[in-house]
Amino acid sequence: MAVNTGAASNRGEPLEITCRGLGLRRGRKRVLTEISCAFRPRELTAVVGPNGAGKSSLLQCLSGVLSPSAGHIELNGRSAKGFSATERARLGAYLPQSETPAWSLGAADMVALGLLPWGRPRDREWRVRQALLLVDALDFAERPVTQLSGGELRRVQLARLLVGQAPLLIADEPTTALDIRHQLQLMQHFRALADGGKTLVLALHDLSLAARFCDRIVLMQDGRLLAQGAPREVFTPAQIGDAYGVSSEFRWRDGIADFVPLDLLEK
Ligand SMILES: Nc1ncnc2c1ncn2[C@@H]1O[C@H](COP(=O)(O)OP(=O)(O)OP(=O)(O)O)[C@@H](O)[C@H]1O
Repeated sequence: MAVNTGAASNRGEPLEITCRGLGLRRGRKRVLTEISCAFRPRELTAVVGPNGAGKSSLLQCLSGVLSPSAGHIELNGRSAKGFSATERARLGAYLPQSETPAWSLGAADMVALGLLPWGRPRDREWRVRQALLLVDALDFAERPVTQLSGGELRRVQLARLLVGQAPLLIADEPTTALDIRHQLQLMQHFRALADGGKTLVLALHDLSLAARFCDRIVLMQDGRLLAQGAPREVFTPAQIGDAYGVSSEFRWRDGIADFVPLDLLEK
């Protein structure tokens, strides 16, 4: 499938992103080893695993923030190296795990930064407003981001992720800092975006949310893929035990998953 990188024409065009034998070194440490997996249109994938497993590093490679030291990434079958930074930004939007605002930008202006890869669209104000509405942040649209609570700031950053037209959305711990209502609202919106044809990759620590909303789980440990597949295939007590060192149970009720960590396992 050809990738069309024209600003208007990539609106809604499906995007598959594939990692082949990906490796990454950071300083002296090898943080990703032999990662091979694909993230497809209409799929909501959760990348999960313990602290330091390499989730953020993988997402940074997918978004183009970091260049892998081994293997390669393809966008609809074409090497990611062949795309300019602007082309990649139009194809994939990325929300980092955390960022502290360096200056007191207004919330709406921060959201508008998500439209920069498309220049200055005529409907910019309407788009920014819609994105703020999606995350319940219209009330503080004009406030400086330095004066928002942690969860309010996160919602503004999420609006910046959602405001553009990229077919691929990559979000690192998007639900962290959100209250339960806004977590649910956001995950429902991500689900709807995937159902509408987008490709979504989320790093998540909440395994109940991951199991309930995501089609696919990528379970990482020590920079490697421990398992990938549907939630019920990946979230077995044995695999959770191997990855996290805890015994656990998943309770499913009407499609809603409830993950219960039970006890620490001997390492
Ligand atoms: N800038 C860096 N320089 C060197 N090593 C790094 C750097 N950033 C991360 N690492 C190391 O890379 C490994 C993977 O880190 P990464 O942030 O990808 O993990 P993670 O799975 O996202 O963890 P968490 O759940 O804690 O956010 C860790 O061992 C970490 O110490």
